Amino acid sequence: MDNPDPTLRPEPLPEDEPGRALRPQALREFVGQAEARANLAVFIESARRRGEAMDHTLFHGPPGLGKTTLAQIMARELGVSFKMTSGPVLARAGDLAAILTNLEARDVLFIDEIHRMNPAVEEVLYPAMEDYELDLMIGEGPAARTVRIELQPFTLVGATTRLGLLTTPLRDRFGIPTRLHFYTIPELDLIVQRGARLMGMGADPEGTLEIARRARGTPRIAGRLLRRVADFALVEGDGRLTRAIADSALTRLGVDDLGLDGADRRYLTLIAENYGGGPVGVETLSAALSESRDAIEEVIEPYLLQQGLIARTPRGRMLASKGWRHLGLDAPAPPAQPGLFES
Ligand SMILES: Nc1ncnc2c1ncn2[C@@H]1O[C@H](COP(=O)(O)OP(=O)(O)OP(=O)(O)O)[C@@H](O)[C@H]1O
Ligand SMILES: [Mg+2]
Repeated sequence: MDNPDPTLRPEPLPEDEPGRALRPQALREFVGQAEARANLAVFIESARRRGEAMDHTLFHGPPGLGKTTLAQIMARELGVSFKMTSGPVLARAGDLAAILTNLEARDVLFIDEIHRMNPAVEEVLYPAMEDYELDLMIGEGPAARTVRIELQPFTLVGATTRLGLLTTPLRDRFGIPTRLHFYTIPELDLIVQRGARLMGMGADPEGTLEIARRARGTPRIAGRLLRRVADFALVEGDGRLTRAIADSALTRLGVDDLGLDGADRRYLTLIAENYGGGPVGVETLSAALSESRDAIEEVIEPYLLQQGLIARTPRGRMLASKGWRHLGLDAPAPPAQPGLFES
């Protein structure tokens, strides 16, 4: 099985760090997600005027759409400190208790991958979120007792790629649930233009548009493709981002006209060629592609669904007619249904 180029996947890579300068620092620099942005602006301003901690906020949506970025912006605009951890890192209740007791009034605590928190840790979070209180067990056996500790009022910001995996009690404790959507091409174009400007690179409008069109609706991918195209522009062109350079670089990187990469195309081809277009279960696809079920559901499928290339049915995944067309194949004729129109 060929190894997909990690550049093209929406998950974070170490090399994204140099691109940190590209991360928007303020709400007004943040392009796209207009609805979420407008609401957050109101909630931030209101919390500032009241001098209170902002309500707990949950960001959910596919990787690379700006969940972490928005959490950092919230802290900055609220004028408070930003503390960051993640679900899998918090192994024991004590780990979370230590973080919570160190928060100052109105701080933002960001928990990434909050759906992967251990249930014992999650229990600690409930009273902390609701009443800013911590119930700690001291000692063991008959001598064990609970001590209640008052916490400073704080804002929990959770991020998850899998809303469905959050327990209901946890989900219900977020006053501001916010869903992030894939970006439109004009929004991604603005993000690429801004990136090129920050990199000091001259760019034709057709050049930035070409990257935007093929960025899979995802700013993280747009940023990465821009850096790769910049490499080609420098070495094989005159350093300027033109449509021709963008097109040839992206094609060489295996990014097709719709922005799909090798992993996306293998997924579509498998359903078409081995399962006659489906329906086929996700476990079967996972085994055949040697991809984890999580990667398929969190990373590959959301964009293919949004583009209308596949459909999810109760019996499994099916290739939609746009999916067949994209592969350059004919959809099989629908099975004849005798008797359907007889009276
Ligand atoms: N609206 C935006 N404008 C410009 N750049 C953006 C925007 N949103 C995200 N980015 C850039 O995309 C990259 C990914 O954003 P971020 O890390 O916030 O995504 P995420 O949703 O937290 O992803 P994950 O689910 O993998 O944690 C960052 O480098 C950030 O600078
Ligand atoms: Mg993140």
